[in-house]
Amino acid sequence: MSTGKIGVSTGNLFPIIKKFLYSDHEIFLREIVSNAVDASQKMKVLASNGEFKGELGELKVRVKADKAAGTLTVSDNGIGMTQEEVEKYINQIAFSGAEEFMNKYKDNAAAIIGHFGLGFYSSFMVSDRVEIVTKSYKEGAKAVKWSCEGNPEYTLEETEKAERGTDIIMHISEEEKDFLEDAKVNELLTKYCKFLPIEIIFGKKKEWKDGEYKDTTEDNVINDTNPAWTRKPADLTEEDYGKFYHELYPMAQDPLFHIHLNVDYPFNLTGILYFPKIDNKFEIQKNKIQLYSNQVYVTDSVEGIVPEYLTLLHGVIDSPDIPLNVSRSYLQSDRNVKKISSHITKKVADSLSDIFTNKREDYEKKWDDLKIFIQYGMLTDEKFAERAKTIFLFKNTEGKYFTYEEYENLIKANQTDKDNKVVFLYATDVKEQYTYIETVKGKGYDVLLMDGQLDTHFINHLEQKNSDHRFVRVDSDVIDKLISKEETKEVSLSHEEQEELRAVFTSQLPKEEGMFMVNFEAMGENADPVIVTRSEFMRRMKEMAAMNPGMGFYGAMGDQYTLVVNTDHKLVNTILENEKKEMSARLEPINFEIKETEKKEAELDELNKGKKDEEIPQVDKDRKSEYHKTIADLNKQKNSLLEEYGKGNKVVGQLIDLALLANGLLKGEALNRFVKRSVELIK
Ligand SMILES: Nc1ncnc2c1ncn2[C@@H]1O[C@H](COP(=O)(O)OP(=O)(O)OP(=O)(O)O)[C@@H](O)[C@H]1O
Repeated sequence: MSTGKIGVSTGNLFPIIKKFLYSDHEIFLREIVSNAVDASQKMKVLASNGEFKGELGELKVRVKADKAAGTLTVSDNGIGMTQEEVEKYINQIAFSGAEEFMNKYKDNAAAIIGHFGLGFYSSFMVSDRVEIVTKSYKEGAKAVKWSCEGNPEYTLEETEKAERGTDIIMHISEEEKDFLEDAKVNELLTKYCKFLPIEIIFGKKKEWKDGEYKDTTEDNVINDTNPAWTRKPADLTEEDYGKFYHELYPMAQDPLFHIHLNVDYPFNLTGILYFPKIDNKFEIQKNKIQLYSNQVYVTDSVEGIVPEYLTLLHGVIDSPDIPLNVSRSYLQSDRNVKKISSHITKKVADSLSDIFTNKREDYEKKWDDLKIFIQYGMLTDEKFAERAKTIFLFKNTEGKYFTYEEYENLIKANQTDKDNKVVFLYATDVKEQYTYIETVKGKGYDVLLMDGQLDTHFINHLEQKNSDHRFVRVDSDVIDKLISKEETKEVSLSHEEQEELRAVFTSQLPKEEGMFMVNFEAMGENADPVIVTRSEFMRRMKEMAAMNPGMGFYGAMGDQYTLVVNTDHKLVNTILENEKKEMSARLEPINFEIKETEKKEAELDELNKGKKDEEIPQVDKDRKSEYHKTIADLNKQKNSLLEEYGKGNKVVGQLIDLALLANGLLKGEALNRFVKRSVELIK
């Protein structure tokens, strides 16, 4: 037996390992198991190149938790180590100038451990003592046992071991006892070792028998040693891809598409990405892309490694160039990792183009689910936007799909306005905006359906890219102004008549549904008498504010609508005429008095024309403000007369409610009132 000191000034090493890796101490199991896998694979290589001629046996790694003994053991029948090798690889930690190095990097122990073969020593994060019992494959090699208690002293002695290979026996410390629980070990192995290339066995498969789970005689194999991404695409069927997806995410729905990544230059990268089917809203996914390094699980927080929009995808990326055991920020700044990211973007866009070109029908079928990913990508990644431009699809209210270019060609002739802008009309809800859609269709226009979560943003994005394109929702204006082609017809009502009608209509607007303005348009005899519109700009601002807390100002504003009265419509003219008949006797004296007062005010102004404020006599100033007050009072009187009249006017009420109904704004009490009044009118 020999005793000695470990060949780095490891007085520094153990505390660093314990302290800096503490938050991630569970990775020790990954390190120890991967070493066992490496040793097994080396054995395979030696056998295949003829350096080893003996019995290879079954190369498997076994993990055992012994609660009574307090040990967790990882055994392999890989190449094992001779005494010299233990001295060399375990005792003299595999780099020179270690002490200096450790001092320099002591704040980033995780990076050192990954890079300089300290993987084995991570077992000391959870153990009071670690033993290695190992026997080399080399002929005549004697088995040795190494033992160390997490300080620089160790013992090394000859021992008995029947089989070739290595046992790593970890005496788990009191505070880490959790790692002796079957469930815990199973969880960790499943997380880190699920796709290692050598079988990992943990206990026996269990079966339900006589009211409890009992061990069978069959080994419980943790991993799939030959996962789909390591195989050639040509050897895989659609079903294989589907099966693998569910291996990764047992609860998820079938994905839309997969993309098999396979790069060997300028870096090594394999993997399979899936476009998942997202059911309801734009929810944050709990299933994430998993990152592997040579089939060893590294992490599933891939932010900064793959472009942001791809973090919504599912699947696996495996690259030996992705360093194990390093911090997030280290990964993000790593040059290899950056190259990987831009390559993935290119590959994803190319694959989508392929599917689009070769299987357009299938692509269209899946488009509704795919759309949000493409939009998100285009909104957040310039390069992707450029590549995806030709595969983005618009869907119209009839359910037909078009590329941007196809759609522009379809509508250009008919939907270009007088400023030479192509106007893309859209609806966000076919049922709710039915009347508006029908109206514009009646004019031969086409309507897009933009009912996606990101559509408002996306429309802004498209308009910024292309200043000759304008997007307008069908209910945002009267039809002639949605796409204005020539100067619109002047309204024939006088200013006074407009004021009077406005008061009559205002009297019956529902205060609770937001702010309403009343406007007049000459829309033609056959258009509806009254419609409700909502400004494109204001609506978009509010929608954006809802998604972006920084725009709280718009979010806090009430909804604003315009009630547009069609002055060409017969009913509207009848209302005006009736109003004049019934009201003019009462309005006449008020109007007369307003005119008289205005006249007096004008005379007074004439008198003081050209004078500076201080030269105007105080009496005149007082008189002027008195006139103002009188006019305001008279107008008030007039309006309340009109409103009183308007409120009693069932036709006005009915017209307004019909317009609100067509816009989906008639609800609750207002709807009830509408129904009652309709019945009355029928009677
Ligand atoms: N189960 C094992 N069988 C044979 N040799 C082993 C075994 N475990 C460790 N070794 C030897 O000990 C060396 C040091 O192991 P350690 O885990 O510290 O570093 P590494 O495996 O070289 O690097 P890393 O684990 O960071 O990838 C290994 O390179 C290997 O030579």
